[in-house]
Amino acid sequence: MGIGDDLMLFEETVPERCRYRVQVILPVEGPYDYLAPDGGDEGERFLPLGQIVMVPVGKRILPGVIWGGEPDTSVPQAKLRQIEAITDLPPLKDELRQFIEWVASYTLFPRGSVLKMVLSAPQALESVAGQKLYRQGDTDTEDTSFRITPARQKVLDLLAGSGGWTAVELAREAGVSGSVIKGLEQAGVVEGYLEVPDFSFPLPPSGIKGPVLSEDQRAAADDLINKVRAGNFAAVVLDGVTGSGKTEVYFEAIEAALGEGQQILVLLPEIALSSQWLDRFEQRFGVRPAEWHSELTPALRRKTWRAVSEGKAPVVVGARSSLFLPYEKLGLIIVDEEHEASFKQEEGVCYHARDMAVVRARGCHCPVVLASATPALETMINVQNGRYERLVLSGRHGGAGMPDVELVDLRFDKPERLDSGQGWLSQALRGAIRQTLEAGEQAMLFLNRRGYAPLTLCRTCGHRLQCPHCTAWLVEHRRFSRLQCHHCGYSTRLPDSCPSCDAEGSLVPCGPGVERIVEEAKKLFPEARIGLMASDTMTSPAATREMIERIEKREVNLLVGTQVVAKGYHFPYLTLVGVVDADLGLFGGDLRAAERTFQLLHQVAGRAGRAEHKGRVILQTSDPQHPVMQTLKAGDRDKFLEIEAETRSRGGLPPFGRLAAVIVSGPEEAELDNFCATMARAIPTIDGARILGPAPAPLSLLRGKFRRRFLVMTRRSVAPQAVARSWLQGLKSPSRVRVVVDIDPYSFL
Ligand SMILES: Nc1ncnc2c1ncn2[C@@H]1O[C@H](COP(=O)(O)OP(=O)(O)OP(=O)(O)O)[C@@H](O)[C@H]1O
Ligand SMILES: [Zn+2]
Repeated sequence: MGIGDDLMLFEETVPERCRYRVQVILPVEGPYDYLAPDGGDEGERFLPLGQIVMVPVGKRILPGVIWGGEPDTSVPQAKLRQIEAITDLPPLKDELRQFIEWVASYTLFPRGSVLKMVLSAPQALESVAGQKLYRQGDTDTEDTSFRITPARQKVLDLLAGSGGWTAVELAREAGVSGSVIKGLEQAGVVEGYLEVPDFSFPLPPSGIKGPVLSEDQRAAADDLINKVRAGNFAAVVLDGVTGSGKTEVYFEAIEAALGEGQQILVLLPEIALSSQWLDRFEQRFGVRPAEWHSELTPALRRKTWRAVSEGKAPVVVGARSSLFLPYEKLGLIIVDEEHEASFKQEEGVCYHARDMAVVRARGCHCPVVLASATPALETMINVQNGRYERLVLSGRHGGAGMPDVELVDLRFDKPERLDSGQGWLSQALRGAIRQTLEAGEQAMLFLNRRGYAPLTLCRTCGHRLQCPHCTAWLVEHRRFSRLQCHHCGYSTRLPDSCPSCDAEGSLVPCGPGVERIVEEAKKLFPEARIGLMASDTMTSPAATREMIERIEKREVNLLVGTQVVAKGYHFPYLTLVGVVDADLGLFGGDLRAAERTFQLLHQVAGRAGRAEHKGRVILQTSDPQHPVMQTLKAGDRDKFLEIEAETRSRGGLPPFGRLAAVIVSGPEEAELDNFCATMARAIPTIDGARILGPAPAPLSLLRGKFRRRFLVMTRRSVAPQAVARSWLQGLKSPSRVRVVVDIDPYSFL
């Protein structure tokens, strides 16, 4: 009997158990109070802040984290539930808990939802059971009845060769039953032991040298290395034209951080498409980094999460979600292509990974590098006002020049019709492709539209084929003979007759997608070796890798692609880039339409002439006077940024003012509009803020839900969070209506 039990006899009360505040991974603000777990014989165990535990919530057992704050002691102990289990993981660090709180209060999402992004590998939370393996034991057994049979001898022979077998493997290889192994173990001649799996990624060997850097590359690298060693927060924009060696420069910073024993996070847009980057990393550092993205197997997710939390994953390369991993000692964050819109998450918690990377770096007291050839206007304004530093790489490495950019005015150089259908390539572009192929070089045609045709309409009645669940045309994918909705994934066979007027054979495709450009190119250049790259043809990292290899080996000499080809690829023989429709991104109500078009086209253009051969870029446009086209032609990025800054500052748009989008959706249009009217009546008057709406969203029907939008616009000095909070706080939406706040929205659909 312990002392505690003695006391109980006298007092006849249950001793007061320790109480803990536990933040669970539900969409709640939390935390909730729980009692310390039953300690058994060992007594109660003290649980530190950040400890990951399992707790009962309703009928479920969910992961949670010991959070700060005082438990509510007025609640009687009998009413509280117990912590169910304690995981064997290291506690979440203060830095990460503060980051979670910061993100929650900035995005207005509940803390539990943000925590859920951190505990995103449920497998990793299970305790690690070792695996039982067998090796040779003591050959002098004390068991006198023990005899070596032929079956037993086979097992012993195998183990004499090497240990480390599982029972199943051993029995199979020796051709014996499991009881033979058990008998040997009982006699002690075979020894069983537990092996805990090794959750770690290799540390790059030190001393592998990168290329000799040019003068300005060296200066930039040294600056970053000093910052890494100093171990202070700094936000640095690494600004250099495509092919200037930004990657080589930040590799040097990674090497320095490794030398300091720190972990490094590299955020890449669309990680699954970055096989070339991973190969390059391996060439430079001798090992592969840990990857983090949605396509990892559960086993690899578990291994990676554990390794990161134990400091055994030196370099992590990932999509935006890797920002929420529990690093043990994060010493450097790189955000490559920092201007990319795909860093903005719009499902679940809405956050911008680039901006949150800066916040996380501040919490970790480490530098964050934002690399881009076309930094976002937001980023450049942060440089101007001194919040970010800027390092510049002025020219392409090895003296390769920037490509010449020519504009083709589609109103005058109209693409000719081919024998069997429309054409999309102008005479000028056709001529340039021919020349390039004849010179033994490679050409690329860029069109940011998947599929064959973006719209199918009936020649007889004008009916357009639309998605039944969304405000969107169905896109024809001829390779699969199907029509697809690019918003909800709805897919159907191409009908033989018009669903509206029944006319047979009257449906015609309108406009081009990449598949249609491939068709035209095949007719024009029958001898060309054409390759197609779009997100739906690159279905796996392996498929991407294979295509990249075919291009590198020049098995492909005419590449047709969507924006997936724009990303970071380096093809030395690619000298011509043709943009089929340069105006495509300029339409729609997106405040960043011009900026995005500029960035994308600049990036695509940057694929041309990266080695010794001069590059040439042809932009087909119907609006050659547009500032985007003019500044691209002049190669004057800063001029573009200047014009763009002026336009936005006049409209009070970001980064000169701030925005929050409020999207209200529901299955019933009348109920939705009713609630939107209630919301509109509740709009408060706040100095420096305006709330516009409700307006039907451009995608007013999405996945069967109706959608309306409000827009909160504030002066720079007013936080849209506070405005949205004070407006929405008292409003209770009907159960089927959802209200989502998107701070700093990037999509206006
Ligand atoms: N100092 C150097 N010595 C040798 N090769 C170099 C050097 N700097 C850059 N390179 C090579 O030049 C090419 C372009 O460099 P890198 O990819 O680092 O540029 P980048 O600025 O990151 O390009 P992008 O913006 O297009 O991704 C690469 O093949 C790289 O290996
Ligand atoms: Zn749809």
